[in-house]
Amino acid sequence: MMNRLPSSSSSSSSVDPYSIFPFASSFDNWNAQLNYSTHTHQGFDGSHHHHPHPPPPPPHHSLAPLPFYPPHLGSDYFIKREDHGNMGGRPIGLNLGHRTYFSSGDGLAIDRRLIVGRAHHHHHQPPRCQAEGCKADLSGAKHYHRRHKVCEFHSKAAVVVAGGLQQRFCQQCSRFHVLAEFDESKRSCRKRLADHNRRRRKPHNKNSNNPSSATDSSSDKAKLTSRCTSSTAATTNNTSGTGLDQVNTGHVEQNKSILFRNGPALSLGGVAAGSQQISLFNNYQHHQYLISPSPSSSNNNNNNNNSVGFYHQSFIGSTSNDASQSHDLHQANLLHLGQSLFEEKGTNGLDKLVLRGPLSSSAEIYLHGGHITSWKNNYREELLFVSNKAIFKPPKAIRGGISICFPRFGTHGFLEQHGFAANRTWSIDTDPPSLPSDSSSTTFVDLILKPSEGDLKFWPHSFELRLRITLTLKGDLKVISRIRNTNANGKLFSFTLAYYSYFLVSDISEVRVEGLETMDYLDNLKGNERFTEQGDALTFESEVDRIYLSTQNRIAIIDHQKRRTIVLHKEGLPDAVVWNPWDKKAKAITDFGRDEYKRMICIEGAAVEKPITLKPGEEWKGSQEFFSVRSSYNSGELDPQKSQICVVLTMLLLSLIVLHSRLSLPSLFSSSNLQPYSPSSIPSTILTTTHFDGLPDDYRIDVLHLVRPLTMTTNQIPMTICKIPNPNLVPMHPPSFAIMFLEFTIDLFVAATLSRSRSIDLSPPPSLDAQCRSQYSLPTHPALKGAAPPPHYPAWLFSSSSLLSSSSLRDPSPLASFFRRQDQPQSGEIGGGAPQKRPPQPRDLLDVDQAVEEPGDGSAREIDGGPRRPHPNPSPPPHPPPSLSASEEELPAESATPSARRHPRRRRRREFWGEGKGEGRV
Ligand SMILES: O=P(O)(O)OC[C@H]1O[C@@H](O)[C@H](O)[C@@H](O)[C@@H]1O
Repeated sequence: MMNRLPSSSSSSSSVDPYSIFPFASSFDNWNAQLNYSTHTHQGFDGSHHHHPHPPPPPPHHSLAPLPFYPPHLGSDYFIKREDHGNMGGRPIGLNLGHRTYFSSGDGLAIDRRLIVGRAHHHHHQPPRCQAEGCKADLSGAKHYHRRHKVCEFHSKAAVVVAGGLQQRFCQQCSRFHVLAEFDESKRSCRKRLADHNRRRRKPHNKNSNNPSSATDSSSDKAKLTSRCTSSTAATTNNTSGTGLDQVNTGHVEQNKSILFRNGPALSLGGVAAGSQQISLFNNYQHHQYLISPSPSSSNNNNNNNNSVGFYHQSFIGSTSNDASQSHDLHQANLLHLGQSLFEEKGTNGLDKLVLRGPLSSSAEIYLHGGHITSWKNNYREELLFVSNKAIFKPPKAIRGGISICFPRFGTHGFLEQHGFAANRTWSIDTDPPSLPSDSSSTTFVDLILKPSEGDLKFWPHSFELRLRITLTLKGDLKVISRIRNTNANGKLFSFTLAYYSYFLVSDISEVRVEGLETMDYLDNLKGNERFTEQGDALTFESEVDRIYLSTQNRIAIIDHQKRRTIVLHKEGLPDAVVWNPWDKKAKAITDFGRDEYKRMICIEGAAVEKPITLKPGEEWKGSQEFFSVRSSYNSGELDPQKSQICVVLTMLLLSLIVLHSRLSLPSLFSSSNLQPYSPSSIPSTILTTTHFDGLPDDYRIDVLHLVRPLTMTTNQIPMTICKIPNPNLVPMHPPSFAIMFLEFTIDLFVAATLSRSRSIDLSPPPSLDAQCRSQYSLPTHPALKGAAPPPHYPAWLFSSSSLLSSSSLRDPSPLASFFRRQDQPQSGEIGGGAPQKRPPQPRDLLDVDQAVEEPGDGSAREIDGGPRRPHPNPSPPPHPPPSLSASEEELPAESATPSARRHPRRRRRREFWGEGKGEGRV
């Protein structure tokens, strides 16, 4: 359902149906553009070949959005062979369809390389693409791709992880650069583009006698030659190495220095490319930083962060080599935008890694203990508790955050309490065994712990404990642990383990923990006696120290005061520990503040009751995912059965509302304190008209699920939208919910389609002030202009909390102002007069039944006091084909002002935010 595609006008079968623009067929022409300014070409025999100017570059396609090319891996990916492997002494050139061009670079160097390459032809592996995880065999590919070790797909991808860095293939330099070297979605690096533009600006007067111009031209040529030489030299160096690692070594060094300069910028701006989604993210992130410019997240602990530098390492990126996962890999590469990993010095100079997600999420990890001391979601809310008295001094474990209790949870023999994993210094795992790729995982780091000699004295087993810490697109935190028995003596070992996790809460007395009801537990405060949980949720009024046994996978910490729920999803960890020391125990813990027990709760996915046993060579894997859900997270939603009942009840309620009470959605909003899209306020179908400058556009919106699934935040409601071509509804007030509703949904649909993402959360955080929120807008995707989209738009709705600040939730009046009944009678005219003079029109959202029950006798009828225009034809046409973009393209001259025709979207935004009218602003 999610992947209904815009119908492409291209009939080329070679073009990916997901791509809006059929770039693939014109790839050669991209290369033509690449060499357009190169006049003199040097052959491999060292001679100079003078070519006439190549044909002019092809019509320039907009680079934004860059098409999403699914990988065509397999034997038929590159079927075009240029030389069938037989050079025959012929110089190798770049085949641009009708002619072949030769590099102006160091021909001899390349020649040498080729000779060496031929000599060792049978010993070398077939050339492969430099992109990490790309398995495309280039032996049958074009020379260009073989020479530069990049497959066609990755030569055009917006972002590629190569050498552990996010890079893009520069079509001018024919090599990868880090993203910071590109402007937005450009495919040529900034430097080369600047040169290119400067050359183009210069008047090309062949007969000019102006000596300075001749000098310029020759110096340009010299520059060009030197650039080409250095580029080729780099290629030569790279390819003469032993492997791809070496290929990128130079780049890594180069990139390090770039990142030193541009570190924060890389993280801040990311790159607007790949899909609209990406640029949306960047907008989002940018605003985030406008509000909170501090790049480093200061935790609730007393860290003294001394940033020492920023760099990307080869340990970041996907590790999967499985061809079957290549699709996800490409996807992941696309979504790697904006991610970054920084190394900093944390408290007491300890090494700390800062992981940044593509939006605003972040995590901080100390190598000491492999300890996650901070996790911020996309709203930049800190979710982990770290004690103000935490001691950052090895081997003492840090009090708070998330660490791993291994090889024992609790006390055991000579081992330290909770094992030693949190007391040791971990390393970055630069070569972790692959994990199935996860397209929603965007940023991760791999850590590893192996036992020291000293550890073996207490626990005589060799092991590898790996952690992959991931920040997903949605800002969720995922921690995957893998433990391998590496005993060389053939001995198996057993261990218990817990994800020792401290969560930040507003007030422990106000917190409920759900997901543990009816479970058996061992009560550590009562000699580990076994009990059964009786309550329908866990609440706290004294010390708690329990191990719940064989629990369900999901546990929720519901914090009413913070209006958020933290959900834990554990895999491979049957048990769950719940701990709060309360006041007395808190005083006894030296690295814990007296009152800090009020602000924390430990919920730990664990394997305690039944220790896990591993034979030598065996590996165990477990994981815990943490995500936060904002606001009105109904506790019943945790239970799928309750959730279904809730759906049924909500449907019934809505049917009653829609069919019998004749209450409109707006009046529902204005008369209650409901969130607009909370389950009980959504009708299954909404007809809505957006009306700009007298031009009504009607849409039908089908809400697919009335109760938000657990994985969705309150403001994500799946729905379909279709445009109704022949409007039968009354024109409505422009500053409407519906406008944003539609704009967001349509844009997000496009973004989601292009990126094949299933859910994107782009709702601006409530902390944004009104002005910033008004800036927060999702631009219309250019694809909408040309393409004819399908009649239905599966998408996500982002609404309620984007518009409603917490204060407006308490006071419904700002929301009600969106739907306020207008006192003035409606003119009944469509598009009459200047926009500001047009009488305000009532309401934006209607339910279906109201719409079809409008009297058809031409008389206006009032519902909730709002005047309405009569319906000539009460039933809307079932399926609406025209493009949604039509709302902008079709403005009739007589009904729109010139400025509105020029800037319809700007105008809509102004109207939506009530600028100049003093209304509609939340
Ligand atoms: O002080 P430590 O070693 O961090 O342990 C604190 C608590 O950690 C919890 O996980 C245990 O359930 C408690 O029994 C223990 O007291």
